[in-house]
Amino acid sequence: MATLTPEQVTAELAATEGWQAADGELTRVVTRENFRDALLFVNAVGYLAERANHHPDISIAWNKVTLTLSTHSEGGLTGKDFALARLISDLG
Ligand SMILES: C[C@H](O)[C@H](O)[C@H]1CNC2=NC(N)=NC(=O)C2=N1
Repeated sequence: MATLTPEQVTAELAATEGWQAADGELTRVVTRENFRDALLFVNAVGYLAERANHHPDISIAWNKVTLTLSTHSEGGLTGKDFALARLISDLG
């Protein structure tokens, strides 16, 4: 899957709530009540990632989860990143 053009990235972003694009990556920071809820959220993300065979970089800082999506094999953003981002956004 080829990387998206800047115009395609802009169009996809408009349909992908809560994510920011920069330097070939999509990023979203999610804040939960506490570490436990952050961990439960990350497990749901992990399920979606495994199902899609596409995996975000994930960091947890107590109740703050930072997700970064990029298609490593292509060296940038593809439709796979936006598709997974939207599934993650649907988790709420
Ligand atoms: C073999 C396997 O399909 C690949 O390694 C997948 C797995 N998950 C992946 N995740 C992401 N974000 N980028 C990839 O290029 C990628 N490649």
